[in-house]
Amino acid sequence: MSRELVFDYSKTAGFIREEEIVNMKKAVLGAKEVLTEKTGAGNDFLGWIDLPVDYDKDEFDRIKKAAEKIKGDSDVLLVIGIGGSYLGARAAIEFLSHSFYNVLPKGERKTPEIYFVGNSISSKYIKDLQDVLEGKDFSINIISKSGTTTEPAIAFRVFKDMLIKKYGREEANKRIYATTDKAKGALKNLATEEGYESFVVPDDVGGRFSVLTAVGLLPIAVSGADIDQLMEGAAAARKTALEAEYEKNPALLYAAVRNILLRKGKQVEIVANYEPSLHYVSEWWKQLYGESEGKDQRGIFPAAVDLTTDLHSMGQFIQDGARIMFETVLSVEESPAEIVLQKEDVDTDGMNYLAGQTVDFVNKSAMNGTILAHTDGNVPNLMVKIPSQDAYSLGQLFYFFEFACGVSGYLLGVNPFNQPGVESYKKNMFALLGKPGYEEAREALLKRL
Ligand SMILES: O=P(O)(O)OC[C@H]1O[C@](O)(CO)[C@@H](O)[C@@H]1O
Repeated sequence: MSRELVFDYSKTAGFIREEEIVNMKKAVLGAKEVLTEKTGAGNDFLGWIDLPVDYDKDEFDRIKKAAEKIKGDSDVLLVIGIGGSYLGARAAIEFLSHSFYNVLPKGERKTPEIYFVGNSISSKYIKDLQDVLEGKDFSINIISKSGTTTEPAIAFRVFKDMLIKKYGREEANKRIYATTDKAKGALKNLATEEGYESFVVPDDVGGRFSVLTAVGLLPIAVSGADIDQLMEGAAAARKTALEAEYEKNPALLYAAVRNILLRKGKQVEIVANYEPSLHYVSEWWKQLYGESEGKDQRGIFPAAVDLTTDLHSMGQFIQDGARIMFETVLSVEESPAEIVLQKEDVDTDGMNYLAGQTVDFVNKSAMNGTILAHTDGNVPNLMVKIPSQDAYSLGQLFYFFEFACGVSGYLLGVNPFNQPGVESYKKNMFALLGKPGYEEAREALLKRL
């Protein structure tokens, strides 16, 4: 079986004519050139393009060593970050690891449980996590490119305090790993003062494009996943994205098709997975496309569903509601597990007709049936075929989506690499929290509340 990721848009027939794909070629190749020649808006944030082949090998080795230390001295790793500072790692870990922490698959070495915090400001969540840590050895990976984001900073205060109380300052500092800017910012300063082991978020890589830097790689390595394979998969996808001709280039075709559909009024893209372990891949994708394209009153709204679960909740809308969406299915071609259904003596539930079939056969039949139902319901369907649930395939998937996102953003006419809209809520929050310098804004806001 081929190890290459496949993009299949054959189920858009009836919505898009092949001629329209051909007509987009010039614009797509133009957008690709703007991206790769670094001549467009946001061109100081394109370090991710060459990351899979041009990364800091010394730091890569340090990441592996730090991961081994954490595996050796910690039952739990807390990963503190928000947005691009946690979604990639969480997507990878859920995609690649066992679904549950309380079992150890045969022959596998126990790796630390990994919990994400700092991605909300929930007292209950923090308290519950403190309960989980009771009596356990733990380490912290605090990840913030800016070093000033409120949510992770709050969580870091709480859990750093817990770490210091448990181990004393000196040992606690050896259990804190800071992933941040190489030279500036509050977190970098603290790391230098306290002597935390530090890893770098490169200046030219924005948060949502940072999964293949230390941001993603350290937690992923701690989970036991193979980060060499991840990088190799990404390097393969990079080669295809840069070198394959338009007609055979998954990233370019995906960028073309979604922009054609947008111009036909399809303003929502729903990414659909059929594996619970892909839930956070969809979340990562949502940030990538939402922050990159949703600006200047433009963009495709990125949504996601977990199927078949959500067919029993959102299925009605997708099939029959306002015709504003297209669907992009993430399909894992080869399931890593095989469960065969058994025949029962008394066929009370009427399921004996499936005896001898695998659960994956049922899943794939549901997927194929749903795709046809949705296309019958005027929802164009795109498919990203992921060869298998391993690090190599995931590396390809990450890079494919990142490259397509850059091209798609330029096709749309926006700067795909900034996120000015995110600042608005921060300003209001700072004002309401009473942060110095925000007094005037605070007065104005209080009147409106
Ligand atoms: O790594 P940082 O600087 O804490 O930022 C985290 C996230 O917050 C954002 O800047 C939005 O506020 C995202 O773009 C980013 O991924």
